[in-house]
Amino acid sequence: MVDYITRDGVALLQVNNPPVNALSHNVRAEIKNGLDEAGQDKQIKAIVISGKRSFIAGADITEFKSGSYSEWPTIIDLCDLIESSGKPVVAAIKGFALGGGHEIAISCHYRIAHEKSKFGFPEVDIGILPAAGGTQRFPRLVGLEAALDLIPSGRHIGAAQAFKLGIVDKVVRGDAVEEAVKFAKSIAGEPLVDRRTSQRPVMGAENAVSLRDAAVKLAMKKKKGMIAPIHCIKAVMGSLLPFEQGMEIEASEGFMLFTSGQMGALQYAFFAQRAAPKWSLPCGASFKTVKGRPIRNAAVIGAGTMGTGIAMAMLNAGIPVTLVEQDRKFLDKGVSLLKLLYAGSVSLRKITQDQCDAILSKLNTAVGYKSLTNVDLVIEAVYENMALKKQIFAELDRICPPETFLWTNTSALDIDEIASATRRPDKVLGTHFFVPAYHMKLLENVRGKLTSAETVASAQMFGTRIGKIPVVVGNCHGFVGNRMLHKYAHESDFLIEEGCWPEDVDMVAENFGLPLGPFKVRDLS
Ligand SMILES: C/C=C(\C)C(=O)SCCNC(=O)CCNC(=O)[C@H](O)C(C)(C)COP(=O)(O)OP(=O)(O)OC[C@H]1O[C@@H](n2cnc3c(N)ncnc32)[C@H](O)[C@@H]1OP(=O)(O)O
Repeated sequence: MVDYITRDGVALLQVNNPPVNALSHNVRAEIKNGLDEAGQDKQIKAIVISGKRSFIAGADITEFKSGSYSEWPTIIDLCDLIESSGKPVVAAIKGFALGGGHEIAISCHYRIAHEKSKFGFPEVDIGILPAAGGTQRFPRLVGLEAALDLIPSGRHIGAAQAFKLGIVDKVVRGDAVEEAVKFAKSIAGEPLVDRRTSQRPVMGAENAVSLRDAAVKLAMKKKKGMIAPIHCIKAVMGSLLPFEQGMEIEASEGFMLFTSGQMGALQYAFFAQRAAPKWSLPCGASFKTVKGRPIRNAAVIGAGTMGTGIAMAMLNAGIPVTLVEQDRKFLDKGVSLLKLLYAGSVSLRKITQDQCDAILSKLNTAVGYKSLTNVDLVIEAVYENMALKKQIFAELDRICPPETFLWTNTSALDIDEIASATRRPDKVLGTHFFVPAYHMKLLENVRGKLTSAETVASAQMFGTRIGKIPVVVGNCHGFVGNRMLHKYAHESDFLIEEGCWPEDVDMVAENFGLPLGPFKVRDLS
């Protein structure tokens, strides 16, 4: 789990715990053993900590439930051991240094990072805080303002920004481990006193109150309904006290989160999101046995809200799309909407004008279906009318090559009945996107009675490629998402009957953490 390699007076501790080098109990124990061995060996003058493929993605999240997260040596113990080492410890970072991995890195005396490496404290998104001294060491390294930005937001940053903020000492293009070993040799024997992060003062302390108030305001806007960001901010503010007292504040703020229902729910969601794309069918086929066909180009039928949203999701992933309508007027309206949305992204600086132009160069338009003779996939996204959908599918079946997938965006209609209008029911599947389709992560891939495993595999692969969390569901009225939403919508309607205003209901739902209240969602549909 941790390889111990010696190189010309340098001990290299290389973490090898796939898939992400999480700091499971065994890994922590072996890092500690390595540090002890290197400390005792008179030949060793410096230590490098690295990861085999990537650095370290943090604590092993499964251990929060099992309890072994707090077994000795904890990540706190390791950070203290590293920082207090009499021999210099250098972190060689490639890939991810996240959460506890980031905390280990900032406890080292020096950090050498590959230019593509990523840094962050994603704990907030799993309902906790960087509880291994991260809320205390990080502000001492980068200042209060940057710590109050990065810890409550959970945002990842790249190596260039990490260098600017003072997180890393050197960014390299080549092998970060080789560079770190070379560097470690060069600084062996130098004094370490100003390299111990916990001993530094916090920059920006004079503006503490205004920085804290701004951070709280931003967290309440960006992470509505979440309790962790506020506890993160309180813990970071504790860094203005002496280190040991700050650590106590971190522990007490952390305790409230570690015992909260939100932590359990967010960590459940973390693993559920990763489990969802892994499908299996009653016949035994699964993501392990059946490969999907990649989608090289696609067409979307219908240029309304759903059709344009789906087209955008594909264009954003670099898939060339033909947007199809029966009437030039509707097509032009859809294209204008799409261009307006991209112009909005440019003005919000989410993409550059050049990126916008490159994306839009992959958009084609057509009136009628005649040109669809060379597409891998058609997604029909007209309004919910069975007769119309069947008519469209019969026509597509005549025009498109036999291997073209024909998928329907529907929130409730019977996939088998739609498939019956074609001679290729094995290639028909329901894709239930949620509004706005270019943004919402969930994609229900609805399997009909005759949908083939290859079609399911392709739809799941396609969903992941366009940045969705694809879930295979069965063909029944409302599938899974709308069955749940149905109850929620009913309760919202009852509240209106009882005298509440729609905006009040929306406000309560949004304060709870939903991005949009139920009535705003309906306004969009
Ligand atoms: C106190 C708290 C402290 C000190 C902490 O450190 S809390 C943990 C902080 N770190 C994180 O929250 C990182 C979580 N992981 C990720 O963000 C991503 O996995 C990644 C960016 C590191 C890599 O992304 P990607 O390549 O897309 O891979 P997956 O997300 O699909 O993950 C692959 C499998 O690894 C499992 N995983 C990931 N991180 C952890 C973890 N920290 N602990 C345990 N397991 C982890 C993930 O569930 C996937 O498992 P499978 O689905 O393949 O079984």
